[in-house]
Amino acid sequence: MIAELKGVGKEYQTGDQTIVALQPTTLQLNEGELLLIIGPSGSGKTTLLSLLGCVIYPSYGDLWVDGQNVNKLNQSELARLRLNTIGFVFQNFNLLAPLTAEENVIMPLKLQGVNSAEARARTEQALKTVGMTDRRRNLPKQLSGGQQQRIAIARALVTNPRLVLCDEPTASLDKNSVGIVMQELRALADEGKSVAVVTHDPRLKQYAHRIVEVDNGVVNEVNEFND
Ligand SMILES: Nc1ncnc2c1ncn2[C@@H]1O[C@H](COP(=O)(O)OP(=O)(O)OP(=O)(O)O)[C@@H](O)[C@H]1O
Repeated sequence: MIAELKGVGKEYQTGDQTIVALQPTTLQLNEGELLLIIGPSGSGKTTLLSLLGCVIYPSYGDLWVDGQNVNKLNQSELARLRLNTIGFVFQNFNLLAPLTAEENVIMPLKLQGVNSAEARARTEQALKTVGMTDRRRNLPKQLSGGQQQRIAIARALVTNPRLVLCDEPTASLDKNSVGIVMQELRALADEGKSVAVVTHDPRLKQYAHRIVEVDNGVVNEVNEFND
């Protein structure tokens, strides 16, 4: 198991209002599975993903990621946990525009202080995994949306994270690229990583090992894969 929520809830205070973003939730995320997180807008999907990503603290309950009790970590310990354990993939790729594809991919290894020969070898391998070796010297703007997302996946992978978290990774892609990107994410899960994907798109269900639906802050396992 890579992550576990035990009665975890999240509330936000805005002025005198309390917004319940996530009701008490108990959920496990295992190695070797792609978990799809679906549900309507504002239901709490991103909140759930942000908790798994150690980006926010639970309001209550216990959250464990990679064997560590997130509740007890301070901000810099959380940052280290994110850098070493988690890869993030976003809807808008979040690549750095002035850097080439390979410079974007190598960035997390530089942050980790990995020596440059090893960093170059691992970058090469990550680019190969996503089939983008031949475009390594291109700037993001010279790549299609699908290609940029594959570079973003390579960047998420290069640190060999146990957990890969994706927020609407296919939302700005055409149909063909959706398939390519999802097959890559599925392959990562099949190789033993945990992959969690937030989406509005019911077509992604075919790539999931497991699906949970978030509705009004309540998380439920979905056993029926068809609409
Ligand atoms: N920082 C915040 N401060 C106050 N309220 C917040 C904050 N972040 C999220 N919320 C509220 O928590 C609820 C859940 O939001 P969340 O972003 O998790 O939903 P979502 O399912 O990801 O939505 P979408 O699909 O539209 O991205 C919403 O009512 C939202 O307005």
